[in-house]
Order: sequence, then C-alpha cells, then structure tokens
Amino acid sequence: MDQADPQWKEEQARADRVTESIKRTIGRLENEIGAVRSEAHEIRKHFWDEVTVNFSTFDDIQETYFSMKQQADLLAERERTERHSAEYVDKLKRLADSPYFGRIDFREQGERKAESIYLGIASYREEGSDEFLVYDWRAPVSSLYYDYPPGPAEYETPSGVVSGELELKRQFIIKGGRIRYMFDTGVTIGDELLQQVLSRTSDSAMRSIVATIQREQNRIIRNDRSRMLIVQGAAGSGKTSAALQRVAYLLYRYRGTLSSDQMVLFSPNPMFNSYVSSVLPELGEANMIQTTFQDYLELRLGKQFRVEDAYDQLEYVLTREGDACYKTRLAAIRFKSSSGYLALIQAYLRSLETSGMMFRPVKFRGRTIVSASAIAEKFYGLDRSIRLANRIELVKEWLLEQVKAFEQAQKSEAWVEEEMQYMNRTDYQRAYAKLRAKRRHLTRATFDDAEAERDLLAEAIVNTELKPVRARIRVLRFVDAKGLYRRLHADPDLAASLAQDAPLPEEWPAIAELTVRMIDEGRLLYEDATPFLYLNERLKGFRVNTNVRHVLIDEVQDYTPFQLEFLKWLFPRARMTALGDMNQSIHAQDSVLEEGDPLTRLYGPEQTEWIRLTRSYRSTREIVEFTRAMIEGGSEIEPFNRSGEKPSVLIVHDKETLHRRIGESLERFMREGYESAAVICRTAAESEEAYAALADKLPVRLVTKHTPQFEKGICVIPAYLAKGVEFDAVLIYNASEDVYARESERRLFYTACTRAMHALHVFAVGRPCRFLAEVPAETYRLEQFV
Ligand SMILES: Nc1ncnc2c1ncn2[C@@H]1O[C@H](COP(=O)(O)OP(=O)(O)OP(=O)(O)O)[C@@H](O)[C@H]1O
Repeated sequence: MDQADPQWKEEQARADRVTESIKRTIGRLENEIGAVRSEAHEIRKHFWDEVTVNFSTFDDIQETYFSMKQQADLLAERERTERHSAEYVDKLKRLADSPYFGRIDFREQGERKAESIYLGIASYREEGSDEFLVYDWRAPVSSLYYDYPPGPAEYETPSGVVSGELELKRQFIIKGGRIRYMFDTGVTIGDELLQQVLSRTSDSAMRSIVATIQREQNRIIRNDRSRMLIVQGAAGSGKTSAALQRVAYLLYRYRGTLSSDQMVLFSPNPMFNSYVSSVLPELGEANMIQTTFQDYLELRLGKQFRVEDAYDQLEYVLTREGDACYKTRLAAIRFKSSSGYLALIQAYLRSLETSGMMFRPVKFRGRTIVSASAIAEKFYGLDRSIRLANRIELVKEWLLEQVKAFEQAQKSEAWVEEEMQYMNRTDYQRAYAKLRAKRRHLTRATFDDAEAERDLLAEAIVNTELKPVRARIRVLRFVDAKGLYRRLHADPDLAASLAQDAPLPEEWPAIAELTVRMIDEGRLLYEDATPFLYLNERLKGFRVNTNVRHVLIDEVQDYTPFQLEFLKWLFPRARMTALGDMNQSIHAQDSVLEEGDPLTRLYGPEQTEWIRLTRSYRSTREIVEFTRAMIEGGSEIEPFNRSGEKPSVLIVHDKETLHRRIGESLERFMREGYESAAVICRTAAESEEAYAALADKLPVRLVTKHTPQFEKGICVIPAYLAKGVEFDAVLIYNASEDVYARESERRLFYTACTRAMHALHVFAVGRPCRFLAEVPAETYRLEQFV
C-alpha cells in the first residue's frame, strides 16, 4: 500500500489523532508530576515542623513515633506517585513516537460489527474514556494478531475462550508519528514487515521483536502452564528473543504479584548480558536479574578453591591435545557431566546416611575440643531417618553446647591469666561494661570483689577468643565436604561399589588420580565444580532462593545434568524455561538436549513441555542453506525468505595473504554500510594472532572472556564467546583442515558460521576442513588466491 491510498490517509489521520491525544496526556502528567514533586520537596523541607518531638514519657515517645511515621508515609506516597507517573510518561513518549504496529478487526461471535484493535507496546486510553486507542501487545485479545491469519479465530481470556472472525490484519511501521510502511497481511503474519525488520543492519544490541512475533514464538511467550518449558530451536530461530518477550509478558500478566527481581536469566557470558539488556527497557519494563552460572560458582567456591572456568576448560580441550593427561581429561569431562555421575554422587549421599561421613575436629589453640571421631559418633547416634542436612544441623547445636562447656573450663587456664596481664585499661573497662550490660544484676560491690572481677574478665576473654570457633561451627566447617569428595576419588573400591547401575568409565583410575592431585593443589577443575558444590549443598542443606519465580536458561545445551539439577534445587519455587540448540553445544560433554533426556526428567514428563523452532530468522536464505548442510538433521531448518549474497570460501596459501584478504573483506563490508563484523577464531590464542595482524590496519577490538560490553564495529572473537550474539558480517579466520581437525569441533564451527546475518566469508589457509567439504558446492562461491 502507498501513501496515496485512501486507507493510508485514513490510518495516518487516526495515527495523528492518537499521537495528539498521547501528547496531551504527557503534558498533563508532566504538570501533575511537577506539582507532586514540589509537594514532596515541601514535605522534605518542613518535615520537622510537622513532627512533634518529645521523648519525656513513654506516651510522648509513642506520639513522636507516630507523627514521624505519618510524615514519612506521606512523603513516601508522594515519591511513589512521582516515580510511577514518570515511568508512565516515559512509556507514553515511546508510544507518541510509534503508537502501534498492528491492527486487527475482530468480530466476536454473535456480534454484527467487527471491532478494530490497535496493538502497541502499552495500552492507552484517554482519561475519562472507555475506549482503548491502543491495546498492550500482551493483552489477551492481542494474541489473535500473532496466532491467526484472517478467518475464524479465537483467544483465551481468564473467563473463557472468545471465538469469532478476524476480518483484517494490518501491520505498520510508524516513526515520529508518521506511517512509514503499511501492509495488509494474508496467510501468514509478518512476512513483509519481517523482511523489513530482518534486512536492516544490526544495532549494537538485541532488539525487541514485538511487532513480528511468530505463532510458535507466541506459544513460548504466553506459556504459563508448564513447570518446565524446553525450547529446542535452530540457530537464529528467535529463542533468546522469545525468552525476553516472555519475561515482558509474564510481568504484564502477573503484574502486582510478580516483579522483575523474581526472574533470573542465566546467560552464556557477561558480554551476552549486555547484548540483551536493552530489550526489556525498550518495552518499558525493568530488566530481570541477569547472571552466568560461572558467577554463581565463583561466589560459592572462590574462597575454597581456585576454580577453573568453562572457557579455560574449553581452551584446554581445543589446544592441549599433546598433553599427557589429555585423554584422561576428556574422559573426565564427559563422565563428570553425565547423568551417570550425578547418580553416583546421589548413591554416595545415600551411603553416607549410614556410614562414612567425614568431619573436621573442632580445635582451639591447638587443642581439640571435639574430635572428628566424636562428631561422627554423635552424628551416627542420631535417628537415621532424619535427613543428612538436618542431622548436621543437630550436630551443630550439640557442638555449640560442647564449646560452651569447654569455655567454662578454660577460665582457669594459664593463658587466660596471661592475657589478663596484657590487658590495657581501655580494654579492661570495655570488657567490664559489656559484661555489666549482659548481667544487669552485677553491682559495683561485686566488681570490687577481686575474685569475681577476675572471673568475669576471664569469661570475657575466653568468650572473645572462642568467637571464631563458634562462627566456624555455625557455617558447618566441621563437615569435611572436600575430604568426602576427595575420598570418592582416592578410594578405588568406594566409587566401584557405588556405581552399580551405571558402570564407571574405564579411564576412572586415571580420572580419580587427576582429581585427587588437583584437590591437593587447592584447585578444582570445571567439571568438578558443580558436582562438588552439589555434594556440599546436599550435606549442609541447600541455600535456596524462594523469592525467584521464573528461571530462564539460555544456551541450555552447554549445561550438564548436574548444573540443571542444581538450579532446580536452588530455586525451588520457580518455573523453568530452558532454551537451546543441541547443534550448538560447544563443550566436550554430551549435550543435555540429547543424552537420555535429563531435561525432561528434571520435573518429569507431566510437568514438562517441549516446543521446537525450525525457522531461522537471523541469516539470509543463502547462509542458512550453506550452514545447515554441516549438521545432522539440518534439512529440517527452514530459512526465512530473505536473500543475500552466497557465502564465500576463500582459500589462501599463507598467513600473510590471509590477513590481507581478511582486511579487504572487512573494508568492503564497512563500505557497504554493515555496522558490525566479527572475525571469528577457534581459540583465544588464535584470536590474539588475528588481532595482532589486523589491529594496525583496521579499527578492530579483541573480545576476551573478560569483555563486559557488546559493541558494534569490528571485533575479533573466539567462537565460544560469540554464542548467542550476531553480526552483519562474519569472517571465519582459518577453517583449514589442520585447525578444525576433529569431528568434535563440528558444532563449534557451525555455531561460528551461524552468527552471520547478511554476509559470511570463510577463510582457509590450505585445504578447508571436513565440514566445508561436506557442504554442496552450489551453496557457496569458491575463491582461491595464490
Ligand atoms: N519474530 C521475529 N521477528 C523479528 N526478528 C526476529 C524474530 N525472531 C527472531 N528474530 C531475529 O532473529 C535473530 C536471531 O534471534 P535470536 O538471537 O533470538 O535467536 P536464537 O534462537 O537465540 O539464536 P542462537 O541459538 O543462534 O543464539 C535476531 O536478530 C532476532 O531479532
């Protein structure tokens, strides 16, 4: 449709009316905010004038308290009103620029006339009017827009299903109040608009997809039945986008009972956090909590061990093939990430209920207050039906009592006498004042009594000195989780006797030896971090977070069954949304998305729902046709109909030519107006090499695991850090057969190539790797440079 069309004119006239109305409301609200702000200012200024302060009697104190509280409440109320109105004004300003993106005409069954419903990022109606000029995209009726082409349609409301006929579906792009594009859609929604949206160059960050959400994505966004929602979707199929829209939807659907700090998104790395952080604010919502699993591990284990991170583990796998322990390490990663190892640890925990617990003695100044064996005796003397963690709690109380008895006995020890001699006057008086406060019956006369005085001071000294002992007991330091984990590896019979259902891998003796060596060096390998933490928490009682109601895990294929089990324990009141693509699992372990389906087992099939996404929106048809040929089952991936140039495979014979050609491609991409390009490398070391070769000719940035911010421009990045993000143009640094030599790197390579939106250049020094050899020749252009 073009601007001369009478319908276009009609729509523009309506858009003008709506924007004018919104602007009027903004003006009115801004005045109101001004008034409330100055009222709050006045309250603050005259706060004490309005408060009667009198502390003479109990009644006066009470009155003072109430009058202060009244003033404070008044102030808080004004501040709240101001904040809410300001937030609403921000939302309205966005609406004034682009009030809506869709219109549906829906005729409800039994009605003669259809109602026109306009959809935008928030609802809007004029004050005093019942008519919604704009409906929030999350309102029940709005789902018609996403779910149906014109024809019979229905939508769910809290009070039941509403059926009828969708007579029109129209899409708009409105900017600055002007309609830029307008389409009526036929069969599927959004194709034309989606074309528009997808063909532009990338911003520095991810955007909301509110105007073009697809039907399958809408199922993810509005799903509020299942405890566990698993989304298995092809690269670029909109998993992350749908997850973020889902957060916005849930905040709307459960407004008043659900807030953004009750939702947590687990991201693959900190840079990804910054990449997605503007989507929710763009929709006028506050961001959920964003974190990484690594952050959590560091927080919990960082004091006890030097914990290897996921990237160092991956770098090891990719670069240290010649290492003496390489095979052992690979076997360790595979086994320790499996459900079999989880079962082994669970069997170990069960066995500890009857025997084998390890404790550390409670000591003070080199003397044992309670020995490890006495603790064990107490522990196993307790009723065996009590859970491990509860028994440990009881032992804790018992130990504190033992320390109390010990404290009494210590008062007459020589060291106490000695300490007393060294006490200066201030310490002395302070100790006395403290004791006096504690024991109100203490009188001056008692203090004069030398014997009593000595006794009291001795008590104070012993008490202070024993504080750290009690603190250690309270944090359960007497439970030797490290020793227990070590023993599982050090005692060859133990693991074998526990692993009855799932046999140990044949490399177990070597794995066990490696783990013991690491623990003795104060180190914990990444594959041991979560299992160790799991054992520790199950023994000591999980520190759970009951506030969180929704946990979203992106790139779930890179999690182990352990980590997922862990998150389930950690957030006992949360629903989980797990999004992933098994073709993008980059670690050496089996992916949870395929290995015996541990994801479904987590909450059981009744509470679990799977949604599959097969359409890829990120890349052009040509790029999808090229990349999908690299993976098994790739033919199921459907490209969205958007064309671009064919990917290029460029073969060079030396690094010098490689760097020159990469430089030329990059210059061309920038000339063509691409805003972001990435030279994707296999490892951190290769990234450094590429960066060193390119940095003096081009404005490139090197991305490392510490890079916090996603920015546009050109970057050099290892493949595993490019997970989840996208670039207008991607250049694979060196896809030669000696670089990507192993079958196990297929998915890493695929992940790297699928980051490209519009252009993909794959370089290879010498013969290209096997993954390229398998791709049909007609899907790419081959260039050779001598
Ligand atoms: N319905 C949609 N409308 C417009 N753009 C979309 C839609 N769905 C996805 N996209 C775009 O496709 C690109 C890929 O989306 P997203 O990153 O969410 O996919 P993903 O499945 O998480 O990808 P990956 O697994 O490869 O990281 C993004 O640019 C996103 O904006």
